[in-house]
Amino acid sequence: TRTPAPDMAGVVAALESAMANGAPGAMARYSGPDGTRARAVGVRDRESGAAMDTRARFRIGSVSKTFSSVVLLQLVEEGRLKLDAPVNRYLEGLLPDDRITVRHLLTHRSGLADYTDAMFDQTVPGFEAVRNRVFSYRELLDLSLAEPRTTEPGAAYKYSNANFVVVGMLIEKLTGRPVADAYQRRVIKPLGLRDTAYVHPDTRIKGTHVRGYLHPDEAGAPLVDSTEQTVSWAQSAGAVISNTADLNTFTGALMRGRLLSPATLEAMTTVTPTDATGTRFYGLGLRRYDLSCGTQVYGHTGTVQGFYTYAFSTRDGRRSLSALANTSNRGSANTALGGTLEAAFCGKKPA
Ligand SMILES: CC1(C)S[C@@H]2[C@H](NC(=O)CCCC[C@H](NC(=O)C[NH3+])C(=O)[O-])C(=O)N2[C@H]1C(=O)[O-]
Repeated sequence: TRTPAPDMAGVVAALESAMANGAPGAMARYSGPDGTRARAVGVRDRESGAAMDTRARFRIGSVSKTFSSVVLLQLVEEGRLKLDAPVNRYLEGLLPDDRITVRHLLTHRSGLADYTDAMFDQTVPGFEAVRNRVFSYRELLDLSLAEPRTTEPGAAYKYSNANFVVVGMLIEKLTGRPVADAYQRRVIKPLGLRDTAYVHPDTRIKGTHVRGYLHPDEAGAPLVDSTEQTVSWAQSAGAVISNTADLNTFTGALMRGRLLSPATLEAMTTVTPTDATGTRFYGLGLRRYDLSCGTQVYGHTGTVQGFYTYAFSTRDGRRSLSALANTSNRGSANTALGGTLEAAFCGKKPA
């Protein structure tokens, strides 16, 4: 079937809608068979007024989960662990239920509670309380285990950051090295992602970057500059920094089979529904969105204080889109930003 050209006017309209809904700025980059197109609106820094810059780095939040999933799946390929084995076989006595498997972590079906619900119940106070804190994986897992489990192992999809904290613990146990080394050696270096790094606990974003702005819960309250933080509350669940070009390289290379074997990639892209819409799915550390034109795109979304991200590619890896709005705690801006996917992958709507 003919590949529709991206509707870049539609992409810009989605970026402008994200601004109209509270983002100081937004940007998107489409990479396809006929080249790359990048667009930016608004500012990356409200203080200096510096314009949003399509080369600038930013926090990608849970798009980091796909990086972590790739590393763990490479370890599965190397025979270091089995997807359907209990986590406790590799991290003895860690979890209170031997039935929780490695696959349950990657598919958010473990039942481990998400400690960030309580941590960020009050958005700005919760953020200020942790923005300079450094947590151990163990401390984060204990926060999760202090709450009731949300489901019997494997029984239902229930998104939880705790799952990818345990994924980080597995990576460090099996490789004997910090997760940063695994991302560098297994993903960043092989793909030449020069603007991508796992940064923890340093709070700075090095080089030209986007500043992030958090909406407080109180209507009309001024934006909070949330750019500098340790992201220690997330780590292997959310502490990667990247830019739109590297994200498109990453999702495109992943779907082209440059990081995982065809069989493993098939397992990773085998999905189950995450809601009742019939258009949103989750595989192994990977989302699938089914767009209105029938195109299915694979990748992940990210929400970290001050940064909304989308990073998706077609299953053949030939077309990728990444998008960023430098705000958060404002669902309407996130939904607006998501409009870049339809515009980029489905092209101009028929008149
Ligand atoms: C499933 C999600 C949306 S949440 C999960 C992870 N981000 C977090 O867990 C942070 C949640 C608090 C963020 C904060 N919100 C509040 O504090 C609300 N009180 C804000 O908007 O900045 C990520 O990233 N994932 C997104 C994903 O996977 O798309």
